[in-house]
Amino acid sequence: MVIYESLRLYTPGPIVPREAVKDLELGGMKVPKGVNVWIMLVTLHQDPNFWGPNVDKFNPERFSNGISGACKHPQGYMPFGVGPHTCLGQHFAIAELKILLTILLSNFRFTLSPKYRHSPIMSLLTEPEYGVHLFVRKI
Ligand code: HEM
Repeated sequence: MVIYESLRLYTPGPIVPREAVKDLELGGMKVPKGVNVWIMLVTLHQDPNFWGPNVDKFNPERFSNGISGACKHPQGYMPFGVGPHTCLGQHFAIAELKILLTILLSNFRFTLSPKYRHSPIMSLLTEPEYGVHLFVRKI
């Protein structure tokens, strides 16, 4: 749930691009061949119509009944993209994150340093603008 919520609020790859290979109509809008359509995952992942009013809050519990329990739209959550080009490494990535978090949290305690400034920015990837200043204590 913590991993799902982190991928929602701080989506690592915030944009999924697609190119129209022929003239088409998308949601009533004409899209000519060759036009690039950007699916803004961050916008989907922070739409209060899909997620409810507390969309800005980091709340892993929202996934307690799975993705369909957390998000009202079936395509409202796609941190690993969608369709035939969906992320090939998604299951590996989730397994890796679970193992890493387990190792880190069973060996260290983390607290935020007063230097920490919360400022996620969106470039090619979502990044912490001023880094992540933490105090790390061995347990
Ligand atoms: C938290 C970690 C990761 C996130 C959030 C992520 C996210 C994404 C996204 C959004 C796409 C584009 C999907 C689309 O266009 O619909 C993608 C593609 C891809 N990812 Fe990942 N990814 C992650 C980790 C990994 C890992 C660990 C691997 C390999 C071991 C991997 C391999 C790939 C490959 C090969 C593609 C291209 C698939 C294609 O174009 O057919 N990813 N990923």
